[in-house]
Amino acid sequence: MIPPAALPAQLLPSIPLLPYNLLPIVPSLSPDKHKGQTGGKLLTLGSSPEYFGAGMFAASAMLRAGGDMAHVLTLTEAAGSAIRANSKGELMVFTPEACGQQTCQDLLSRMDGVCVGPGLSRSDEAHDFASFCCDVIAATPHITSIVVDADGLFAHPSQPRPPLTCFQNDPRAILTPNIVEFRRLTSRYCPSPLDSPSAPVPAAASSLLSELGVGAIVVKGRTDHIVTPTHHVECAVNGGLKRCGGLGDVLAGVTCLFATWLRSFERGGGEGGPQLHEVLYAACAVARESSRRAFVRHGRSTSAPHVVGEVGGVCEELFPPW
Ligand SMILES: NC(=O)C1=CN([C@@H]2O[C@H](COP(=O)(O)OP(=O)(O)OC[C@H]3O[C@@H](n4cnc5c(N)ncnc54)[C@H](OP(=O)(O)O)[C@@H]3O)[C@@H](O)[C@H]2O)[C@@H](O)CC1
Ligand SMILES: Nc1ncnc2c1ncn2[C@@H]1O[C@H](COP(=O)(O)OP(=O)(O)OP(=O)(O)O)[C@@H](O)[C@H]1O
Repeated sequence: MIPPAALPAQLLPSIPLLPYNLLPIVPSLSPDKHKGQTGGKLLTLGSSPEYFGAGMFAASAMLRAGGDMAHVLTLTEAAGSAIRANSKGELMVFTPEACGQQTCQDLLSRMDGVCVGPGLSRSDEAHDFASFCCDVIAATPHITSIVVDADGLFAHPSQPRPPLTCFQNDPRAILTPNIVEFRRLTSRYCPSPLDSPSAPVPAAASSLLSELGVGAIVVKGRTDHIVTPTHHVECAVNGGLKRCGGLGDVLAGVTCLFATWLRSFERGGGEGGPQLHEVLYAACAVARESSRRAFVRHGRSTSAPHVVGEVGGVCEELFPPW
């Protein structure tokens, strides 16, 4: 643990962490509600034997930030078994191998929010399965938010129908690319000169947003750029100094949860709540503050599970449980 007095400015907590009021959309906790009714039913579609951790981190982050039920849907039993063995039973894990395609389809149609892509891999088999699931997701109005991240964003010209195309012109979709994924997407979908690697991120992200017709794009990096059809905001809250793998998965999970809360509030007729860009800013701020706290505690040994472990404490301070 780095003693507080020794922290350099770039590791101090950002105060306030949130310039926006998220409380109107945070579900109230009550003994009258049953499971799924407070934090929501969430699912991550992804993970593969090589990258099983990614889907697990996203799903765990959903749960730690306040979700009620977090599922992982993954193609192979090899990945599913690895997640079951490593998640202390807090995640519900489904695979078509173990439970059949129909059960997977039924499961998807009961979700409130889904995150597509962490650890999915780019194999043809994984993408075929993801495309089948994304068709179900796209056709299920009950699902209010769809985060597309990592390999869910991969759209090679040789692929006839990458998963992302299921969500074109779907305002529920929120893309969370890292800078490499973002440049790949702009070079495929944006008109030049915005497809150039040196094009400014906000302008290129706005162009990508309208080309794809999605609800928002969050471009991650030293500064996160959040772009919706009406707003562009930047989140530069201090994070940790170690860029271990899995931090983007944490952000994807928290983003999916907060966007689901916003949509549930709006569908319930709520008024005076935050706007989408403010909710996405909150997700970035929570992910970055969690990585800062993990780094202050663990320094160079910080890894993604440490960051997941901080998410609950950060959210508890922002949204007290009563
Ligand atoms: N524990 C797990 O299971 C985890 C699994 N994960 C899963 O791994 C899968 C592949 O993801 P990926 O990002 O490594 O692959 P891809 O986009 O091909 O990158 C290729 C090359 O681009 C660069 N590069 C990458 N990111 C960059 C950045 N932010 N800023 C700058 N450069 C960057 C870098 O190039 P290099 O530095 O090596 O030259 C990299 O080698 C995906 O499913 C993901 O979810 C992760 O979630 C982590 C935890
Ligand atoms: N220089 C930085 N300073 C602070 N936070 C950062 C920095 N770069 C990235 N982040 C944060 O780290 C998280 C992951 O961003 P990154 O660009 O590494 O995504 P990723 O490559 O998709 O991650 P993953 O390893 O999960 O695949 C985001 O929350 C982002 O805000």
